[in-house]
Amino acid sequence: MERIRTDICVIGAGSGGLSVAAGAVQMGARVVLVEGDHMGGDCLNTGCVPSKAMIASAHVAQAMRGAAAYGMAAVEPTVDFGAVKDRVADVIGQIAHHDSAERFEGLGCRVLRGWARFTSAREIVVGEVTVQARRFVIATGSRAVVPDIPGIDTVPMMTNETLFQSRERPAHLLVLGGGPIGIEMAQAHRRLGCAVTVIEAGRCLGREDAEAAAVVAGRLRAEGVEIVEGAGIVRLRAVAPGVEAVLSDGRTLTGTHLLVAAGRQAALGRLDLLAGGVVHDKGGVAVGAGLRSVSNRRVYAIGDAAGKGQFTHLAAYQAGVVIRQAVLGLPARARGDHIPRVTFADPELAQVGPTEAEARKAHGAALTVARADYAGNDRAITAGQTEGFAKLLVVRGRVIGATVVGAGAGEVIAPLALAVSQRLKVSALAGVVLPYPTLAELAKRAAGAYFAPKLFANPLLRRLVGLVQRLP
Ligand SMILES: Cc1cc2nc3c(=O)[nH]c(=O)nc-3n(C[C@H](O)[C@H](O)[C@H](O)COP(=O)(O)OP(=O)(O)OC[C@H]3O[C@@H](n4cnc5c(N)ncnc54)[C@H](O)[C@@H]3O)c2cc1C
Ligand SMILES: NC(=O)c1ccc[n+]([C@@H]2O[C@H](COP(=O)([O-])OP(=O)(O)OC[C@H]3O[C@@H](n4cnc5c(N)ncnc54)[C@H](O)[C@@H]3O)[C@@H](O)[C@H]2O)c1
Repeated sequence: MERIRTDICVIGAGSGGLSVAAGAVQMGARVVLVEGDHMGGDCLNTGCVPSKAMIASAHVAQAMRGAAAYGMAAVEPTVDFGAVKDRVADVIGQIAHHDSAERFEGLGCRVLRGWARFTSAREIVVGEVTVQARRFVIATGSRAVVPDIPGIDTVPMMTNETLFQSRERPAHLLVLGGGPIGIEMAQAHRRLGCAVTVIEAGRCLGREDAEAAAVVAGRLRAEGVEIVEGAGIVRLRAVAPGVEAVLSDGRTLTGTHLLVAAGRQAALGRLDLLAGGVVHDKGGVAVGAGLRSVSNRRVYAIGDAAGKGQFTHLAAYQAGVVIRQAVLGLPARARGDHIPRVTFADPELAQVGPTEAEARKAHGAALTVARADYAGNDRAITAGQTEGFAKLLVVRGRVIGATVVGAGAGEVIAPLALAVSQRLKVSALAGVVLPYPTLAELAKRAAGAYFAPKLFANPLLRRLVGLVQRLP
């Protein structure tokens, strides 16, 4: 049995763990990085990267169908589903070196391949190696929740862990869950020639601004995705040609394949957290504001395992918070109010800070909503993408949140995320000079809309202007 003593031991080489390891080792700490499966974690192998690669293929297919609006003959694409999946694998391959064991060993980390488990509050075991560390960082990510529906183990079922490997085109995909995974994958499959039905117990994209979510759901429906809301699947049965789903409202649906996208749970099962004295619940490791375990001060948790949200950029942000404390010995607290998120459907839906409904609850009459529509943005008009809006949430002259739904919303949200994170005044956004014609001007236009009533219907200002104009 080999014994290693180190400064920082990072468990999980995904978005969060890799960020901690790279930062800590380059600042001079001794780092051990442990990974039981593929380097790169969910994001690279079974999450963000393959899903966005598939969405890119779906986008091309849809552009071909819509070509007539741009002066070309519309074409119904012949989709080679296997080739689409080959491209997905190729895209993963192009990024994989960045997350590879070789790269991290080159940076100076000791990389252990195997599953880590705690044997005491200060020690883990990985295969034949024992690691004692001054600090541990749990970055083990999450797994798809498979709901306990009678019959689910008898039907051909996929999760994000199997979806991207399958080269067979589902003739009719049933999608269980209308969250970001369900909606992104439903649209991509529809555009790539599958019949698709989404079954959502609540409302699609239920965490998002209702008006914005309705724009996305409307587009999916217009493209032929069937969306059933307010009804869950209560029973499943294997039938020819695949799956029969009985819904809570009594309806029966059939499809050839089932994708389960019903939420995720922290992947803590292999860690023996009891032995490590690390308290956790269903959401993840119980941590304080500094992401430190409430029960074992040697341990931090970040990313999906920490249960504060499930985004790659959140995991990377949290990595910085841990590095400050565990590597530099400085105090740090993780904020949660400035983390943006994007659902990469077409149109995209981007959010930072609270939604309008959440802000209204928290701030009541102090909240002002200013908006700008894509239909009034010259770049959107030239591109023929005029559906959507940007909504700015302002309290006492400062931007506290924003929603953007429309083409490129994930890019348009960038200056708004800066405004929220820096607690900028609306005037800073209204005053910035942006290149014309860009979609980003929507953010500035919404900020301008906040001032418009104050400037253009202001009797005092009109009197002042009148006086100035009488000056010689
Ligand atoms: C289909 C899909 C699409 C997504 N799209 C986006 C997106 O567009 N944008 C976005 O921001 N987020 C997206 N996400 C979410 C994003 O992938 C996760 O939030 C992110 O990967 C979390 O990073 P992490 O470091 O917490 O975990 P992961 O990246 O999952 O890494 C955890 C690693 O820990 C390893 N591990 C687990 N237990 C052990 C153990 N005991 N010992 C050793 N190793 C262990 C795992 O094998 C894994 O490699 C998507 C997720 C899915 C499923
Ligand atoms: N673009 C992105 O950033 C992106 C993309 C994909 C995933 N993610 C991350 O991964 C997380 C997980 O995504 P997700 O879509 O799996 O989960 P989710 O929790 O966001 O959505 C799951 C949906 O499934 C529904 N549901 C659950 N059980 C059901 C049942 N039995 N019948 C019908 N509906 C049911 C829920 O009501 C919910 O709306 C996201 O919340 C997000 O943080 C991010």
